[in-house]
Amino acid sequence: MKTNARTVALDTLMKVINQGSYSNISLNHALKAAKLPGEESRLATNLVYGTIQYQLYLEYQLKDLVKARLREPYIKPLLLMSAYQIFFLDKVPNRAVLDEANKLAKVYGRPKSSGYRLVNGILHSLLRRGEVLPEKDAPDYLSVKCSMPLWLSDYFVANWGKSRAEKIMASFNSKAKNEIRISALADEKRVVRDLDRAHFAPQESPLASRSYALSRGGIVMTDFFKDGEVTVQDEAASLVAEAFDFKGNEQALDACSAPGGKTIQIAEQLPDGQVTALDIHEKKLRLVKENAARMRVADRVKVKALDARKAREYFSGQEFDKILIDAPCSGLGLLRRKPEIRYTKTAEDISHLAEIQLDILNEVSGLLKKGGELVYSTCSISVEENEENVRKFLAAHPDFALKPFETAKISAPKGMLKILPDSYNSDGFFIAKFTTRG
Ligand SMILES: C[S@@+](CC[C@H](N)C(=O)[O-])C[C@H]1O[C@@H](n2cnc3c(N)ncnc32)[C@H](O)[C@@H]1O
Repeated sequence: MKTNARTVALDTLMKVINQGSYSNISLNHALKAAKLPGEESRLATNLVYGTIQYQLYLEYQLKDLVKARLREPYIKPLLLMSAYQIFFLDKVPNRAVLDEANKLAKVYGRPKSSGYRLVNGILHSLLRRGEVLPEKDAPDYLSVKCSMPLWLSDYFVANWGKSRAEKIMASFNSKAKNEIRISALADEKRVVRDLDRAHFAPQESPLASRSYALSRGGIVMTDFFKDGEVTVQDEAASLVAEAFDFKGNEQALDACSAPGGKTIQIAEQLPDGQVTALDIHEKKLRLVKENAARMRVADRVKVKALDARKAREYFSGQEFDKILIDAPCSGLGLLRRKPEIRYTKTAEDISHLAEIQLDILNEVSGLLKKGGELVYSTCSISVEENEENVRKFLAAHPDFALKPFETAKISAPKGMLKILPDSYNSDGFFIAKFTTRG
């Protein structure tokens, strides 16, 4: 069988579902090796992300129909991928889903295996029976409908009420935008015009400056990206650096910097300053350097491998005018781009990460000059990692206060901003800005 969208998707899903590999890394490897044409590559991506996003829902659809143990490793991923197409891909006729599943089962099955009959039988039964859901008032109704583990759907409901929680979860199940940011060193109007000519149809972000949604992927293969005119960054992530008021000559610290998206953005604002980029993982700093070089700001970026919780052992005192702590977090705002997070993260992970974040905040804040600006951000929408940490930090540091901020398109009059994914169809993000009192 020739390599195609479905073989690439099935290979990737087998790795993610059976071996716990990361979907984005496995899919990128498989797509690179397969060199599929654009449409096939988009279908493979849709099959992988859609199947993982809806895995819990799809397992619920299949559970009463799977009577035997699924011994061969391809069967479960193939059933899920086929069920995803049946329920969510209107453009693929059910007949084609069955035919393709049959072909794949014959290729991926062991010699003389009758697995393809099992797959065929289950998918026929699924088509006959259709969708099943728990009763509307059952505790797991939203969990199954939105394909979120019960603890997580309960968490969203507890924080935002049933109706908003359902919107948030639906938004996490929608397709992520192809979002880019145009470098502050490039001529925005000219780049937008050229992107348009190259059929990327850029749509301006309602949230962040110089951010645009493109109508198709593939920007990283172009000269726009290679020459550092654009970088790939979600609009909510782009907003973080906009919370600072830069003069251009400051010393900045990016305490958790890799792979460097926000380091670069800060460096773009500092023609006469410098940004020191820390990360606990020395290896990841290579990415910061590469990205800084590609985006033409290498001379404004200095990297240092360091655990930010020990920052004061390395730096002598209040050295920095601007500090960013884009903390390691649960990634609860990124469920759209990293769909498997919902099944792997736990409530305990959130509490544990919140403690690390607070330790970093407590330590690194000691490096801020009087009157300087400290921005704390996470790509999580949990309360513990965000508002709760802000409250604990302020209680322990009466010399700090939240500082209202205004970006080109958004204002945060109380100094805190939480972007929920359904508001702008972006990633979920939290931003808090502090300064010292007096
Ligand atoms: C959310 S990511 C940062 C993303 C980055 N700011 C960007 O915009 O590209 C968090 C980073 O913090 C790093 N990290 C985790 N624990 C750390 C610690 N104790 N000190 C410094 N960096 C840490 C991780 O390795 C990871 O690269």
